[in-house]
Amino acid sequence: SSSAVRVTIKEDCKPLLLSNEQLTTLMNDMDAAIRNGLAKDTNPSSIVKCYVTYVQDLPNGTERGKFLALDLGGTNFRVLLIELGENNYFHMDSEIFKVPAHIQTGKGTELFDHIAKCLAEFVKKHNLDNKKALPLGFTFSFPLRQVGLTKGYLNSWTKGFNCSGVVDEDVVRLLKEAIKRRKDVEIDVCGILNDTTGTLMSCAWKNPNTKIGVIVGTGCNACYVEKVENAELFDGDKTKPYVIVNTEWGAFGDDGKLDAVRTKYDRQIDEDSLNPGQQRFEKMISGMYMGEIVRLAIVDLANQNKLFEGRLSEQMKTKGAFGTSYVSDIEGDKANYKETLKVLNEMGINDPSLVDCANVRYICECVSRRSAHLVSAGLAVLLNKMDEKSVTIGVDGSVYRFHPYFHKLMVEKTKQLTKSDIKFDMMLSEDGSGRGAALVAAVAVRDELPSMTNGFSAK
Ligand SMILES: Nc1ncnc2c1ncn2[C@@H]1O[C@H](COP(=O)(O)OP(=O)(O)O)[C@@H](O)[C@H]1O
Repeated sequence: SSSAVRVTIKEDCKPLLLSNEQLTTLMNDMDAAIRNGLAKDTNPSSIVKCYVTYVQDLPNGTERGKFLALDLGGTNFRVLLIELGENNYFHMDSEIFKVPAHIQTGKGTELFDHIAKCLAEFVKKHNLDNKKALPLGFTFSFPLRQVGLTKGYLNSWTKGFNCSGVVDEDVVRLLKEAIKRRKDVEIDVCGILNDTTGTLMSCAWKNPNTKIGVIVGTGCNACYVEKVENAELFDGDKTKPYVIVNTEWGAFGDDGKLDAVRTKYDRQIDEDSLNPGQQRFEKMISGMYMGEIVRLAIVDLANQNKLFEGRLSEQMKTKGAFGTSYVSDIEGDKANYKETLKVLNEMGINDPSLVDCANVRYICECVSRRSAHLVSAGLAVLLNKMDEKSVTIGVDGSVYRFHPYFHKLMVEKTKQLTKSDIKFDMMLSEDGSGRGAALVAAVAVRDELPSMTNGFSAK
């Protein structure tokens, strides 16, 4: 029980606890940053970019047919075939392809040739009738400046990718050209989107009330349904009332707005990262960093003789060695610290005391609770700004999915921070990046060709 946690550890962890007052201050700043991102004059200097997606129509359940999807920018590169039918019928075949390291950091044309090759292999293997062009949705989870549903310029590479000749280029054009070079498949690229939009779309297909999509996985980001009149940079169909805005809120705080709540561990994480000074909100939240924050706290406290009688292992001193899944394991312990002992043993800490276990668990709780509360603050900003009386929030990502209390923590805190007349619920969006891409393609086909809503058929 938490009574076993040493008083001094509680004292040391205090900077990790955020009061509602602190969260409210943060919300005001986030709200201002989002408004800056939306407005034409302030967008260029805004930290939160609020990219307009050009996705204006949510699925309405009448989408039918088979659609291809590409998913690049998560943990894996995947090609998918998705079939939508009557009564929420959904079927998906997918294949994971490797993107070798030399391609991840090589020439852009080689990356897109590789993607087109995987696509062609997949189409052949699945015997798809390719007499008419196959509709495809492309989930491309990197910051993208879109000027249309099928036109978007890469702002910068992230997550280990760095191919030449792609930044500031239209990614859809690069994909189409690579497909053309092969001459063996006919593909109609119907839309490009990121994983948050995919998450929103895939939830909306089941639940039309979905108006926010959020990811807590390797990174953290959110998108929401905004009024067209508020998205000043939107240059599409202004007769339609709404458009999805991809906030890219992970960059919140890069101008110093989070400095009051960042701890010494957060500063160290940032300094030691591949992108110092960037994505500071994300670095306090997502799976790529949460375990490392816990590890830094453990090392710091052990060095002060407050844990393990001051003894540390090489493993525990190794950057990145404490994965975020350990946080879930430790907090999922039912009794007797069985999982905690297992994790600590795997980390090379032998014979920790039960007080050590209680303390390590307490550190994990502080870090994961803070993460959930920061996401909640962001969601409350969006809910209050939209001011819709009832909203479903689609959530994806391994942190939300596997952490034992993340959902509960998020619901609780979001409720406290949201106007009292707004009702919301949160649901897991399974495989938003795959399904969502197909749904964007399906909706585009549905709207453009009302007489031909069937996509294409398999032999
Ligand atoms: N059981 C778990 N509990 C919490 N976080 C996890 C767990 N398993 C994996 N993660 C974290 O989730 C991140 C991967 O997120 P995921 O949603 O699977 O993929 P991506 O965001 O790349 O599409 C990694 O940073 C990993 O540390």
